[in-house]
Amino acid sequence: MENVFDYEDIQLIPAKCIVKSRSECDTSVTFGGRKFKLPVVPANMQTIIDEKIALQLAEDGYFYIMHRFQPEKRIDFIKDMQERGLYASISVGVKEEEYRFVEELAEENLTPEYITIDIAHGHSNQVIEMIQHIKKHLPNSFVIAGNVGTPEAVRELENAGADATKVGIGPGKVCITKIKTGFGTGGWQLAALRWCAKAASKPIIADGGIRTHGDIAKSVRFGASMVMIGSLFAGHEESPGETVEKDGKLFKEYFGSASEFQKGERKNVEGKKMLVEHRGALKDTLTEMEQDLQSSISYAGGNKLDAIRNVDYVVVKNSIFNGDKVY
Ligand SMILES: NC(=O)C1=CN([C@@H]2O[C@H](COP(=O)(O)OP(=O)(O)OC[C@H]3O[C@@H](n4cnc5c(N)ncnc54)[C@H](OP(=O)(O)O)[C@@H]3O)[C@@H](O)[C@H]2O)C=CC1
Ligand SMILES: Nc1nc2c(ncn2[C@@H]2O[C@H](COP(=O)(O)O)[C@@H](O)[C@H]2O)c(=O)[nH]1
Repeated sequence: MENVFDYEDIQLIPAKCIVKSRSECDTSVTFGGRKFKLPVVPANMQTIIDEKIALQLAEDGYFYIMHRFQPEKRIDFIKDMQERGLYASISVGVKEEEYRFVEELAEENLTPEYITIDIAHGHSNQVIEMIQHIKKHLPNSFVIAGNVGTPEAVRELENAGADATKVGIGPGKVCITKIKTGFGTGGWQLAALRWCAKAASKPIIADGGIRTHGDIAKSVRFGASMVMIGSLFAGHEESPGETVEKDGKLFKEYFGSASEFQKGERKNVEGKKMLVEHRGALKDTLTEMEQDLQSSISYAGGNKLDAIRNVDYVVVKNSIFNGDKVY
């Protein structure tokens, strides 16, 4: 690896503006054959998304990925979304029962439009076998596989049949993988994204470490087709996390999918719980993200998202923790 940097170390360099108003800039992206308003997807975590938010996002033209932590609800969820004429986008793991679940979907003639294999260490035979199993039984589902942090992993999962890969091991706000194991892309997620994107022949989702709306544009610049975000989506009225009042201020709970709170036991814990400030309605954040990204596109000197992919940049400094604390 030559240059190592993270989001906070990069500034994109403006190019001559070609629009009269930022409202002329189009932030939409095509992913898995569908067009979405933003290259952004809320993280498939239990304190970030539930059935109600998934429905709202799909109806309003955004991409979503439902989490996999209430497995018994998935079949009804797929049916409900598809009966409403919407796409179904679910997550699976790699344990034995998940193989049976995929077969059950095929037997019931239920094809989710998107299936995400959601595993901490996605560069593994377990994930490769699950990709192949899904492709065998549900060949028309768009398969997103992850998470990974190297070009070798991206190529191997693509060769196994993945339609997109998800990049990010340990950069998340509630992640402690980088500290507990010493491994991951924490502190250099943006450089890892660039490294992986150069090897990829299919779309990449940048996952974790987004702290500001400008980080979305930086992810697109360094090769992401989609950007998965947890913490920035955790504090909304609709967010499934518990609302907590402290010193007269409202907060929302946000916990890691590998935290003790999610797992119900203290075993292989690689996530923590935190409180994030309450920040109003989800639709307002999505609107602000869209406006900020429209502005990014105008600074890139274009009127479409692709304009950002070619801009110049400078590295301004380096910091391994990306503003995070352990507890
Ligand atoms: N993006 C990230 O940086 C990270 C994300 N997470 C999130 O936490 C959730 C739980 O993830 P995960 O523990 O993978 O899911 P599971 O608990 O479903 O584990 C999946 C399987 O992979 C095995 N496994 C897990 N980690 C490793 C590893 N490092 N090496 C070898 N085998 C492993 C597990 O066995 P066993 O448990 O017995 O080892 C199990 O058989 C997911 O939602 C994931 O996205 C977790 C950590 C990092
Ligand atoms: N290492 C861990 N990573 C986790 C855990 N739960 C979720 N995640 C990852 O974080 C991102 C969200 O990151 P954010 O910076 O936007 O908040 C999420 O999509 C997962 O990939 C966990 O317990 N441990």
